[in-house]
Order: sequence, then C-alpha cells, then structure tokens
Amino acid sequence: MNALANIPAYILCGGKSSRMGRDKGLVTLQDKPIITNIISSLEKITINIFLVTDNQDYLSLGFPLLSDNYKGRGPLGGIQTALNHTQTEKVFMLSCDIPLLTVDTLYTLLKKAENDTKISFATSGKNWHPLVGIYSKSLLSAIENAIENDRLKLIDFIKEHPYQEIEIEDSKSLTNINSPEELKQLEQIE
Ligand SMILES: Nc1nc2c(ncn2[C@@H]2O[C@H](COP(=O)(O)OP(=O)(O)OP(=O)(O)O)[C@@H](O)[C@H]2O)c(=O)[nH]1
Repeated sequence: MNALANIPAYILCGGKSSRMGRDKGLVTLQDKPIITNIISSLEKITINIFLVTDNQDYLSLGFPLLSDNYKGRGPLGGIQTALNHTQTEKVFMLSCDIPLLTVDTLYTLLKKAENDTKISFATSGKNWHPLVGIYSKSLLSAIENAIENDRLKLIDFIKEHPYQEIEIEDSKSLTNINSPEELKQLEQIE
C-alpha cells in the first residue's frame, strides 16, 4: 500500500515559546487560536490528528494529546514522541506556529514526497521549513540516539539523513510566528 495513504498528522505544540512569552499555538489571530487554521487545513486530508504537548489547555480543541517521552529536548523530542506513537510508515510533522498553512501546501507535499526519502519538507527559496514536512517512522532509533547524545539541532539531524526539499510556491502559507511583533504584523496584513 502507498506509504502516504491514511497518513496521520502530528502537530508539535510543546517547547518554551520564550520569544512569544505564552504558548504559541494558542495565541489568537482574528479571535481564533492560530493552531485552529492548521487543523482546518489538515482535516481536509486526514482524520488522524494528534497534538504533541504536555499543555492540557490544548484539550479544548478536541484532539488527542501526546506527552513527550523525552522532556525539554526541543522539536526532536516532539518528533520522537510522534514517530514512536504512529503505526504508519510516514507521518505529517508540523509546527503549531504556521497560521497561514493551506491545504494546497499539504497536497503539494503529499504529491511530491518520494517514498524512499526519510524526510521531505517544505522550502521557499533558500529557507527551510523542516516542520512542514513528512517524516518516516524508520528514523525513530536515529532520533533517540541523537537525543541521548545531546545532539538536539533538528537541521543537523536532517543533514545526516536522506532528505528531500519540496519547493512551495505560495511562500506565505509557510509564514511562522515566533513573537508578539510578528503576530502584530500578520494581524495588520490579514
Ligand atoms: N512536543 C514538543 N514540541 C516542541 C518542543 N520544543 C519545541 N516544540 C515545537 O516545535 C516547533 C518549533 O519550536 P521553536 O520555535 O523552535 O521553539 P519554541 O521553544 O517553541 O520557541 P522559542 O522558545 O521562542 O524558541 C513549535 O511548534 C514548538 O511548539 C518540545 O520540547 N516538545
């Protein structure tokens, strides 16, 4: 069966949000938590959506929460939790701070992801968006090894494995929001 059929999606919602000062996925844009737009796009593709976080405030969104197996280890820790949980060969891996994500971007990833590549992710020119991507469960032990050896930089991890960049024409859909200033700018545009 195609590894991308019935693909589940995991949204990473943990971390410190130190630049935002409060939990990033739950800050609001046009009166809605920014994560809700990501979920709306994902729902057109899959019914299996999981939020990887210890923050119980996300329960109100109505999706299962997964607690990190390795605490405080950054995005790689969240990815480990997702890959350990899934029964499928591939998963969508997304950050919670990309409020303009469109279903077209998700379809482009699905259409172009190569079966034998372990990490396929969105790019816009030279900018990498590794947390708008499709990851293979077969990375699990390498991720655990990296975490246990304190090699926590996701970009460094990716460069050590077969990866595929997928150029997304609609770069706006990859906009990510890390601070109140960036949120304010977006409010003015939207
Ligand atoms: N589950 C999980 N998700 C994480 C963790 N650290 C970061 N994330 C998520 O990974 C994505 C990218 O996070 P970053 O922006 O690099 O880091 P951050 O800690 O959220 O924010 P800063 O403190 O401002 O750097 C976001 O969706 C975060 O919610 C973690 O330890 N566990």
